[in-house]
Amino acid sequence: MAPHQTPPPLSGKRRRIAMMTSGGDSPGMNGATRAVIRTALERGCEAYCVYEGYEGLVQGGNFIRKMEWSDVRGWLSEGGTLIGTARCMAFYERPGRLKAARNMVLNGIDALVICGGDGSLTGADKFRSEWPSLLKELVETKQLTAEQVEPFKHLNIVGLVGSIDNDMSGTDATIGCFSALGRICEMVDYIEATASSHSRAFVIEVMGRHCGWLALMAGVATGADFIFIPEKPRADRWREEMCTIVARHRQLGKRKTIVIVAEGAHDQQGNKITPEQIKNLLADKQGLALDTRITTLGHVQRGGSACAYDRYLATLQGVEAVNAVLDATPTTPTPFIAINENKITRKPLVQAVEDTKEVAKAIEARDFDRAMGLRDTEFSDFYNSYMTTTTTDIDDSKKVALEKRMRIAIIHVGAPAGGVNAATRAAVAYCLTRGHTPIAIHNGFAGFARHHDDEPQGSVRPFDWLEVDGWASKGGSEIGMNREIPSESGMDLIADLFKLYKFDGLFIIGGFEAFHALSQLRRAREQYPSFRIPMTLLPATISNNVPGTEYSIGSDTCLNELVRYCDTIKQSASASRRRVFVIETQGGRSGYIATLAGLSVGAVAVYTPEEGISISMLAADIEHLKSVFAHDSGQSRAGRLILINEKASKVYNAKLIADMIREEARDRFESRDSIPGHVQQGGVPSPMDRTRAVRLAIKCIEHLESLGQASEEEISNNLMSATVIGIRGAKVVFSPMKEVEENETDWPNRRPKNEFWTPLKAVVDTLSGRPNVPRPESPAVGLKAKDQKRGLI
Ligand SMILES: Nc1ncnc2c1ncn2[C@@H]1O[C@H](COP(=O)(O)OP(=O)(O)OP(=O)(O)O)[C@@H](O)[C@H]1O
Ligand SMILES: O=P(O)(O)OC[C@H]1O[C@](O)(CO)[C@@H](O)[C@@H]1O
Ligand SMILES: [Mg+2]
Repeated sequence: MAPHQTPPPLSGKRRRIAMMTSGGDSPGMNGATRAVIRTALERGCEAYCVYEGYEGLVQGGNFIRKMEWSDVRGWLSEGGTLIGTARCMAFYERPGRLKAARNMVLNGIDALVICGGDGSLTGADKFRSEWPSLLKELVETKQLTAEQVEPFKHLNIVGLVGSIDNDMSGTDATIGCFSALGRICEMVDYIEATASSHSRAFVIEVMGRHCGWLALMAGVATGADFIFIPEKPRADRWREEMCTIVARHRQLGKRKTIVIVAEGAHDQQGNKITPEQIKNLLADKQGLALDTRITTLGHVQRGGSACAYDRYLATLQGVEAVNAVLDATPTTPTPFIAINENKITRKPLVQAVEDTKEVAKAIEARDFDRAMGLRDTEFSDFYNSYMTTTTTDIDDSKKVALEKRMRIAIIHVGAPAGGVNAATRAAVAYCLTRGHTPIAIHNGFAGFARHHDDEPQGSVRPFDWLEVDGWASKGGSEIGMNREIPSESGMDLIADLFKLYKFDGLFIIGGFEAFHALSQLRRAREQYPSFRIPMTLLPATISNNVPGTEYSIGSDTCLNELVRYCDTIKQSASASRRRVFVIETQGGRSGYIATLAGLSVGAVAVYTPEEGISISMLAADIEHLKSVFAHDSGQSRAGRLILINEKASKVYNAKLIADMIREEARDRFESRDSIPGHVQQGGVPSPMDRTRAVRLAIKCIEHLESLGQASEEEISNNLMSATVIGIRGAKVVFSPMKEVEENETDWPNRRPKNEFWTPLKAVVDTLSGRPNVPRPESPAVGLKAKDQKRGLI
């Protein structure tokens, strides 16, 4: 008999929420489980886990277990799913679902959060639609009584999309897909080195069943020569098409050829395209005659611990799933939790399941345009971005008329951030495809002002595509960047140089200084006609503090570096058992990376410049740590981390706080400080930064192009002629600099006035069990000298 055979009456009883993972495991599922369990407990519910997916639900008994707060400690950094998963044949059939329904009632589970892929959520939807009839049958067949089922009349299910495939309609990302993409890109980056050395071709097969997201995004992120995805099978002439593109790339001087093929790839007739076929074609002695190898990545793609994004996505969606359970009324449609761009939303599960099925049907019916259309807008955007960057210089029909061709200057301003080179590569590719001339300004405004006419090589020169083509995965800034802004270089000189080099458009990539630079150029238009050209900024900084966007490229790479660093430190803290680490993060006067890293590693507290630090806050946190260690006699392996942003306080820094903790701990536990420093700028950029860089950069150049024919006067009068591109909520938007500068910028603190992530701080606190500590009365404003010098305050 199962341990919880008597169903508790609902009235006056605590809600019982159960969490389950199903289908292929995916990195981040443990983060979702941790968030669901802890949020449920925090909201006064009882928390359960169903082990081994639907199999556990069908079998019941010990597969359904009560969970406590400490049961999920340390789970954020674990790969796979610790509560097990399965592909369950029984659940496909009604008798299996009948058993599952009986077990739910017998265990008193009144809400179920299911984390799985399209299959699992299709199963969940079926279960939901059958629920009344399942209960009826259980009563009719006397497996349960009418009284027993009465409190469970409304099945409360919430879906969380967890799968590496990213195969569910209605959400941009599934929990796990970016971790798997990270693994793929890492492997492709490795393969590229050996491919280049031997001048070989590699055909790399990636997972993704019926969905080409992984293959497409890997193509975008690595700059692969050719990809095959199920949603957009190549034309019948795919053999010729591939050979033309590969041959062209080889002619340009490329020493490596990378072809990425999704496991579900097929041609337009539905015939499977295999890695062997592709290899044979590339190796054909009568054709390209390339020395070719096949690499099938396999399950390495699903393994390992989750990337930062999957951890905080899983966490925030887990919290939202419990909120959705508790908000549900008998008439609420069964939801699943989605993310669109940067916004977490509840959406009807039925619709998403329908749309997902439609994609499969469209592919089967060979209606590929429809299949592409049914995937999210991001998907086709990425497909177009990919095509733009791989067919550069091949298709003359995409070029604009001669008189519309522009000289577009590209400059990097600020500190290095992951994705800056990928953005530049994409912008250059787009320019070349359209017949424009992309011009690099090396070493920012400093290089421009002082070295433009150096001999033998000045700082202003057209890009060389062969060189740029290799930048997709490169960290740092290949054209060089620094923090100098035009006023520091000399506005007259910069204006003269704009005229001298006849720029028709300016694309700036960088962080807050880049934002400041663009603001200065825009305001100087009145005085200098050469600035009356379209200009746009792609925010790129690890600090994610650029107004006009919720996401700057580079911030994801930084978070991944921080998460890796914290995991390593946490391991040390766990091994020594009773130790707290205080880790100082970068981020300028924005607590974004500290907070998001805190969310991703389960920090016990995060100190930010926005909130500041006070003595009473520290005292309360130290008291809390004392009580945690008093109740934990070494059996828990999880180390404790506190994250502090470098500018959270002028007085309390990581070392001082660690010393204070050590002093107060009176040898009952220890503490250390640790500063990752510039490691946070990242080595190899993350796939999210690389792919978003590509997509956003292309949009930026399209935007400049759309204003290419405008007169000086029109430019001066058009607010959209100086813009910042950004992700805001569920949308990618260009915002007029004038408005962002004037209304949305906290200039003295070099960050947006309203930071979208502010509420997430409370989630870090809740999930780590931090008590309600006293908050500082007003945050410190920080060092002002530099801003005063720059005339900001
Ligand atoms: N149409 C369905 N009806 C009932 N149950 C289903 C259905 N589809 C899937 N399931 C259940 O969900 C389980 C997982 O489904 P599936 O193997 O398709 O993986 P998934 O959830 O799509 O995850 P992934 O694709 O990431 O591996 C199945 O083994 C089955 O128990
Ligand atoms: O792990 P299994 O059961 O072999 O399944 C492999 C499949 O699972 C996934 O990893 C996730 O659905 C697919 O990409 C792949 O086709
Ligand atoms: Mg699936």
